[in-house]
Amino acid sequence: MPTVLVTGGAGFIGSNFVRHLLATDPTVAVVNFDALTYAGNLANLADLAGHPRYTFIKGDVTDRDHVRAALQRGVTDIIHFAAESHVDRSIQDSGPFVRTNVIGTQILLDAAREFKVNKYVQVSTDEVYGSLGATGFFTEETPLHPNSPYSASKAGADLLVQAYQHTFGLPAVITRCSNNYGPYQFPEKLIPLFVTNLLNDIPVPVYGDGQQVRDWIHVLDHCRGVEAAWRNGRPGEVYNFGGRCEMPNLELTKLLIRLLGKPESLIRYVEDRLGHDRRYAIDCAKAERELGWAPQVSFDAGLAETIAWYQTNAAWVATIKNKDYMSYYEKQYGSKL
Ligand SMILES: Cc1cn([C@H]2C[C@H](O)[C@@H](COP(=O)(O)OP(=O)(O)O[C@H]3O[C@H](C)C(=O)[C@H](O)[C@H]3O)O2)c(=O)[nH]c1=O
Repeated sequence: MPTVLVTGGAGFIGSNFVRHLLATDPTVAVVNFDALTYAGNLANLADLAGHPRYTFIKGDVTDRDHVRAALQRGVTDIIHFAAESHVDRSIQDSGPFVRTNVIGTQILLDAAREFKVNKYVQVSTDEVYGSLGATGFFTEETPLHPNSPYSASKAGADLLVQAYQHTFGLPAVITRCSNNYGPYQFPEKLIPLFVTNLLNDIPVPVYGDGQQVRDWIHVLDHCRGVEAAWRNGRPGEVYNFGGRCEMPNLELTKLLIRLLGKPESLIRYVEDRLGHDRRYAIDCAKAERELGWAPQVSFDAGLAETIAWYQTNAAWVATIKNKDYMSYYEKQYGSKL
């Protein structure tokens, strides 16, 4: 039985991936290795408690001995989601990003070599390519030009993966995806933050002029892409994934306000993010051609379902938007809201 070590499986994308894989493939076992940092949450996988093919280990990818012990459980493959992921936090303090994203990846790569895994998948981001002007798309050939401490740490990790593949023949692939949305996303990211604020008539902070463009993809389309890259991706290759749904932040904000029946007076224009990337847009032709992958969830349907999920799961939100969270939030936005 393939036994996949999924790192970061208690986070947003990781937990959606674990659930997806176990539900769609009865021949696979999952070992979820997650440090349960502020963004990791076992409640995201409460429905898997007692699942016969699922094991959880609380562990940090920067802990070499613990990683090695986890691999000794018959792990055949590694899919590496665990990362510090929030750009604003990386601007406040880049240390955890370098530790987890760069050093954690190096430790995992060493373990992948030692235990001779069949496939290693590095889950990365389109932010490693930097920022686009009004036209053009990132392809897998676009040179890396990370602009934030977060994206620099992810680019560093990607380069290590490529070096291990080239030097040691590690069977590794890299996936790079655009902005995800969907259930279980930590409410510091734009969509869950704005939805959960608006539901409670709390203002929403739009950075700068709000004309920055992001390409939105439903998390399950991303999960299907990572799975396809794991099964059929060629070692040494990079695969881009995106939702073919570019939208300026302000337009998205107004759409959320409309869908929730709230007034636009809840918009607050706040100071721009330092070094804010203007536009991400991603070309996924290679994944479509080589992996037979294509996004399946329309933005309209995905967003409606996502909003409904946050409405239904108010208790999940309330345990996160607690005192600790609010002190981060106030530090971030101060009296601007
Ligand atoms: C939280 C927040 C964000 N924004 C703006 C900043 C961005 O232009 C856009 C989305 O921001 P968010 O922080 O949700 O996501 P990105 O900075 O684009 O990065 C995200 O998508 C990539 C692919 C990853 O790899 C990151 O891990 C992931 O966090 O909305 C605001 O205007 N106000 C806010 O309060």
